[in-house]
Amino acid sequence: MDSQEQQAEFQYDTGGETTGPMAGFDEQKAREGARLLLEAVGRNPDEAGVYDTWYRRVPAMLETLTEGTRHEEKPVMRTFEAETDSLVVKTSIPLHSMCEHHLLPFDGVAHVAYRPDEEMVGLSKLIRYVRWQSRQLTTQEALTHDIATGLAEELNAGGVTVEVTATHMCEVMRGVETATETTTRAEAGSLTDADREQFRESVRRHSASAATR
Ligand SMILES: Nc1nc2c(ncn2[C@@H]2O[C@H](COP(=O)(O)OP(=O)(O)OP(=O)(O)O)[C@@H](O)[C@H]2O)c(=O)[nH]1
Ligand SMILES: [Zn+2]
Repeated sequence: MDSQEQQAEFQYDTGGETTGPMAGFDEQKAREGARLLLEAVGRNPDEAGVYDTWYRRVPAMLETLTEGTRHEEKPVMRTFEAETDSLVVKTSIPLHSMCEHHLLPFDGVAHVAYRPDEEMVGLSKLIRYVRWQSRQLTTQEALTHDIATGLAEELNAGGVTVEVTATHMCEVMRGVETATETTTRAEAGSLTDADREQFRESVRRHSASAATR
């Protein structure tokens, strides 16, 4: 099949709407891909039940779940003058991301700590930042690293440490078909042994109290 024939196969009725590419996200390609995937699994993409799936829902879902690759979607990390230089620890931030190997979700929690230098950030921004970074196709290791280095830069922090524990649907629903937890850690900037111990203690205390809930 030559490339012209291949292109012809991608044509379909757009209902008269203009579908120009969005900044950093190609809606047209997402539609073509989703349509082809339906065909690959033996579904007729023009059936009423799945027409909107490839035409609207999957592209919109992908646009949302890749927000973390677009800087303009980053939450505003408003900072204010630091009132402490000791570690700020936030435990059990919900985390939902997508593995770049199988395009399936991995879900879990992130524990995040930073030592302010001259600036502090609103606590909710730590949650928003983890959510934003998670919205990309990635690996758990790379995501953990990205959260640590990204936060260190955003907050001009003395140091940042991040621990992520997650379960990968690609290991649960297919492949080894086993549900396990994976834990990854990353650090950026400079932390003292006392900072690390305080972080570990907070995570331990949090996990112990979560287990009795
Ligand atoms: N290191 C790492 N591996 C991951 C992550 N998400 C999924 N994987 C692994 O990616 C690997 C892909 O392995 P491959 O052998 O290339 O692909 P596969 O044949 O689908 O592998 P199986 O999952 O073992 O069936 C699997 O071992 C997954 O467990 C992640 O975030 N980090
Ligand atoms: Zn995977």
